[in-house]
Amino acid sequence: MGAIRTIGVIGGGAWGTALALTAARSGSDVRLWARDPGIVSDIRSRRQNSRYLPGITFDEDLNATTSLEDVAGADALLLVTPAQTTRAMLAALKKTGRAQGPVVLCAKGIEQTSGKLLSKVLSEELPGAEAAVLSGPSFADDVARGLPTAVTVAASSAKTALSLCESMQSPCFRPYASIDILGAQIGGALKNVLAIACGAVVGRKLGASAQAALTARGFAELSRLGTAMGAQSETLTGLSGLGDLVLTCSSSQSRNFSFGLRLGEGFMASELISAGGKLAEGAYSARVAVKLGQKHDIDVPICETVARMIDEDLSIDDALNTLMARPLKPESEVV
Ligand SMILES: NC(=O)C1=CN([C@@H]2O[C@H](COP(=O)(O)OP(=O)(O)OC[C@H]3O[C@@H](n4cnc5c(N)ncnc54)[C@H](O)[C@@H]3O)[C@@H](O)[C@H]2O)C=CC1
Ligand SMILES: O=C(CO)COP(=O)(O)O
Repeated sequence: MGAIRTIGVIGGGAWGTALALTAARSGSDVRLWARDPGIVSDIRSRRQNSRYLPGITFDEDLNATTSLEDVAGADALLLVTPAQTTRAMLAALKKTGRAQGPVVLCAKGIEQTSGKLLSKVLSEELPGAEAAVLSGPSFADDVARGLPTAVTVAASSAKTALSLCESMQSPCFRPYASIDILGAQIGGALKNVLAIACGAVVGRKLGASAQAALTARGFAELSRLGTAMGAQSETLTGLSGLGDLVLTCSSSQSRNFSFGLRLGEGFMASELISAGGKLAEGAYSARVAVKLGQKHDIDVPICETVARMIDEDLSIDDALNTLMARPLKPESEVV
């Protein structure tokens, strides 16, 4: 893979727009595809995405379009629509004739219907493309404002990972290269589920000790399942694993944490989901995480509890009792 000069960003939401700004700040030639013509015209005429990044006016000019053909020929593509839309977006991309080149998966989720990681979905839909993943502790709002951020950029080859890092880096955005695309995806998907649990604990006012305990035991789940699925331990303790878990388990800026906060305040998941509202990817990944745990014979009690809160409207108090009443066990395998 040579130098990456042109970048196509697919997805005009908060994260797609923030990543397009990031690539533009790095000096790359960027085109942003959004489904909604209103977003495209907002970006073009007012240098804003007022729906998804309210209150932010960009310094950079962004080239936005509603035509997928306009972005499909770029050296690298960043796919930044919600995880459950990945397969359909890749199928649409295939129709443009795009068959090769790196596709950077930026959504943090697992395909609900199949339990497949997004890199697997990519290999099925665009077998000639090289899979890459961008993940780590990074709120779109912070990144769009140019606040300092560091992420993991993983690709199947180190050369591609490094080229992608170069095409995205700037004084406020520091990507670290990796070749562990599996680990980078697992951390990003599971931390969203665990952030819902932490938000619920805070919403129910159970205290900072409980929040810290849940974050640490959540990390134990993420590590166990990630390792069983083939992730490298350095990735799980790095930016895309522990780094992102700490961020989203502690901040109401996170939509997953905020979703959990409402559960903790007594709202039922079914009410929150039917009301629409902001994207909480963990609500779609919780049950899949449990199934992956079963498949790999790994205990994931926090993910299981979150899945029951979502699928069965289990209340926060019943959820807490379920977790606290589990039989005592060693903290790690070593005891
Ligand atoms: N917002 C953030 O801070 C970060 C988000 N992410 C991940 O990025 C992914 C996207 O998140 P956001 O941009 O924040 O979400 P968002 O809700 O701000 O935007 C989603 C975008 O996808 C579009 N979209 C929805 N369904 C679509 C479909 N079927 N076809 C085409 N476009 C469709 C929407 O129109 C919107 O432009 C998620 O997986 C999220 O976990 C990752 C890191 C940071
Ligand atoms: O992934 C994120 C930050 O790294 C964004 O988290 P939320 O989707 O919970 O807002």
